[in-house]
Amino acid sequence: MTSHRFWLVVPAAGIGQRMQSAVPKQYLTLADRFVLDVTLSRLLAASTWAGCVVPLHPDDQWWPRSESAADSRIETCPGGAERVDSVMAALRYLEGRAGKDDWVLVHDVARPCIHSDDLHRLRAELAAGTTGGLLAAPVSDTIKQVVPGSGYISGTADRRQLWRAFTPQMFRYGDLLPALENGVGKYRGAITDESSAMELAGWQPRVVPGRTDNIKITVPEDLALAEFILARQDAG
Ligand SMILES: Nc1ccn([C@@H]2O[C@H](COP(=O)(O)OP(=O)(O)OP(=O)(O)O)[C@@H](O)[C@H]2O)c(=O)n1
Ligand SMILES: C[C@](O)(CO)[C@H](O)COP(=O)(O)O
Repeated sequence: MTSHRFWLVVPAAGIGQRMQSAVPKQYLTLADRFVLDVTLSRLLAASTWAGCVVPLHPDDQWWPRSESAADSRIETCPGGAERVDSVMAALRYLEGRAGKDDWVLVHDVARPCIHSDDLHRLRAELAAGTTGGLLAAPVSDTIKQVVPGSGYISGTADRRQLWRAFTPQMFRYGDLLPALENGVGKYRGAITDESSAMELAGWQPRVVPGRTDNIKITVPEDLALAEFILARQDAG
């Protein structure tokens, strides 16, 4: 049986509005390195890849100053209006190169704390099957439903069935691109990750329990937290 290859897609075409920074968050720094360089270097060092595609914002002026721009293993393509568009652009960029049964791992560039152990476990557990899945962790807070715009609670979710979805999310190339294309055609707003498109297409992705420090840098306080997490991880 031929062993299928693993491709990496790292969406990096966002503008980081919630970060309230003039600089897109992937180009803020962690210990004097771009967030983008930390994420990409950790992913590429952790495992072997058939290729790595990074969708960038068309107006990205920082990429040429990154360490990653000099890394021949990394290719870029223009991203899209939303995360899902950027991921589809990267998958289309791989058309003719990625086989339909090759695995694609999609990882947010804004998640620099990805740990190699999690990556290895995700690849090992999911490559043994066909449905794919993602790193995730059970919700540990009580989750409230709130009436939009009111601040008043309308209910409490049963958190026993709730997990936080992280990235990488790992699916077969030939399954993922059509699921995303069909998903955005019918339910664009509901496609906030690759798994949601696969679920809408009738697949039943698996969660692979992962570290809760695989945070996504989203709001200003996340940057210092990411720096702390990385320092702790590097200290062993
Ligand atoms: N059009 C977009 C929007 C987002 N992303 C990427 O998708 C990941 C997760 O998105 P998010 O955290 O929402 O990033 P932003 O869209 O930049 O943040 P915001 O929503 O605050 O603007 C990020 O790595 C981001 O760069 C992308 O490639 N293309
Ligand atoms: C893909 C993701 O990181 C999984 O939790 C999340 O859906 C991205 O959401 P964002 O609003 O695009 O950051």
